[in-house]
Amino acid sequence: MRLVAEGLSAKRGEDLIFQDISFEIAGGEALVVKGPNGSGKSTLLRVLAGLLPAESGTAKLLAAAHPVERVGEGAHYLGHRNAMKRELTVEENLAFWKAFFGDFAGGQGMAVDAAVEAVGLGGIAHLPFGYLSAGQQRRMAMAKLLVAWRPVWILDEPTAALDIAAEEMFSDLVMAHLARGGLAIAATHQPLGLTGARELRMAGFAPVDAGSWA
Ligand SMILES: Nc1ncnc2c1ncn2[C@@H]1O[C@H](COP(=O)(O)OP(=O)(O)OP(=O)(O)O)[C@@H](O)[C@H]1O
Repeated sequence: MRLVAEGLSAKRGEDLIFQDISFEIAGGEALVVKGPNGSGKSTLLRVLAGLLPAESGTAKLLAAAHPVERVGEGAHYLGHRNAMKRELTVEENLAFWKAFFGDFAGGQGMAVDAAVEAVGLGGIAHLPFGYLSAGQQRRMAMAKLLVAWRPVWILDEPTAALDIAAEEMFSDLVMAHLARGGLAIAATHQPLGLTGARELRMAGFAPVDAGSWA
């Protein structure tokens, strides 16, 4: 499986935020998107996830087993917000997402209780999501990635509000995802501990070509 982005440009409002971004990553690989505040990292991730239209260019998911897909079809997007209902329990939230997403071809999501254990929060899944601390809420949002299989994980500042143990836990989860043949694209200011990850450096309004990512 490969994710191929070619000549991506995007606007916010009337402003062109970036142009000519091209990259390619394969199953088992991670791409870390770096750059100063406002350089367009979140915008790029939202374009890849299909949440914002690209001004030009394409991003495709190519797999031998099935036809070309829009990246968003095969992706989980973890944004700045956790996308959980505060009044529902953790279990109810995760069960909703599991049923809503279903599994993408080629994999199977974890059971809700296994996902809760995997993020180290067994024992509090009966609580309303709104009762959890900020870091616990973020961990639960990560469990959302586990309950339904998506080959691509698109992660925007995934470790904000996490303690060091949770950062390590998350890096292990991403590495396990890559080991299953998944792909990950993460925008972050913090080191994520993703051994061997490639880097895309956003410079604000400037073309980014193959020479700028490694
Ligand atoms: N809805 C919008 N309308 C107009 N401009 C916007 C909108 N949303 C974001 N922008 C602008 O787009 C630019 C890129 O924002 P973006 O959130 O992608 O940056 P970022 O690199 O993720 O920043 P940070 O590191 O602070 O999270 C910024 O200059 C921002 O002000």
